[in-house]
Amino acid sequence: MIDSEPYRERLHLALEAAGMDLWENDLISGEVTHRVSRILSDLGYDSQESLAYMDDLFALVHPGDLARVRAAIAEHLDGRTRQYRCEFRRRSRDGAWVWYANYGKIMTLAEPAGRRFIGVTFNIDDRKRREEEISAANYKLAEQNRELDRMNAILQTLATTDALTGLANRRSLFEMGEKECRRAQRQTQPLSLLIVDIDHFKCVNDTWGHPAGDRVICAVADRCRKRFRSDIDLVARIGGEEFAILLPATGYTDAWRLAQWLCESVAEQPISLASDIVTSCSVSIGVATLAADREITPDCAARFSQLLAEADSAMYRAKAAGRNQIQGAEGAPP
Ligand SMILES: Nc1nc2c(ncn2[C@@H]2O[C@H](COP(=O)(O)OP(=O)(O)OP(=O)(O)O)[C@@H](O)[C@H]2O)c(=O)[nH]1
Repeated sequence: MIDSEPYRERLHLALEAAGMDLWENDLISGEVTHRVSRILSDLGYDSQESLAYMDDLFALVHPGDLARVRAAIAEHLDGRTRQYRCEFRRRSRDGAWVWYANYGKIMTLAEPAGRRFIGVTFNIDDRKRREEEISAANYKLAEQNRELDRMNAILQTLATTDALTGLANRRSLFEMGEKECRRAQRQTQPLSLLIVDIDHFKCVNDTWGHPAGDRVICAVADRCRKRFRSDIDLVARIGGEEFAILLPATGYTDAWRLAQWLCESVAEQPISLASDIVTSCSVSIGVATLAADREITPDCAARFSQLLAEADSAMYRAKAAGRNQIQGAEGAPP
């Protein structure tokens, strides 16, 4: 007869060194045939505790983990997993939840399977707590990144938008202008620019006050927005009462017609400053165009600045010629 005592001793030592406890259950009768001792005492239960059935052990499992434990056993019993593995929380006598891992195997595969279900269990609470801390830290980090993205989007809007009118600002105009210049060159298309300045605007401020002046600026901004293609053209406020409208793929004659519409539309628009005060204003507009067949230049920023200067000086000619009118770098089209 073989003496099994040395083997038992070695197994006992190995399990103890690994911090593991051995268990054995009968899945058919539901009985616990070898119950864990160390872990139960770690959790504060004494050896008198009635834990004779698996259901008694399940009663100690966290309600949120129980379905997972049962499913892992069922999968192994069905032969879908080679080993039963599960991580779950057990309740200690004082009510705290402690994480454990269970590894096991059904040793009797002959029908009815599950008579001997043997495994080990060991404490993984420290690891789980660290994982929870890391996942909480990652969640916080992701949240902070989302907030950072939101703030960056706000900053980007502030950096590129005029606060009073919500139109693009001067900086956006230069960025877009250079980009559109490059694109116009690449696609051999014209690019036009209108500079729009409110006439005698100082009088509005002097007569009705600064807030009324702001209202007039906003009314002209609305007119500028109205007719222009929101996803193609760029309408910007580039000075106190000065606007620029960038018109990609638009030749000189079409740009002039749009300027004409804008000039008439602003002059016809009544602007309400108070319940009993309605006023109106006019604008002077300068038009300039980069022709589709012009000479190619690598410095698109400089080329756009030149276009802006041409449109600006045309606008000043419109002022000098009496205001409420259009002047262009190439004169009035036929
Ligand atoms: N209400 C208001 N006024 C502004 C703003 N920015 C600039 N201004 C005023 O706009 C006026 C511009 O006046 P001017 O440059 O002399 O031109 P103007 O009176 O429009 O005359 P012309 O351009 O020659 O027709 C100045 O009085 C500025 O103080 C603003 O954001 N709001």
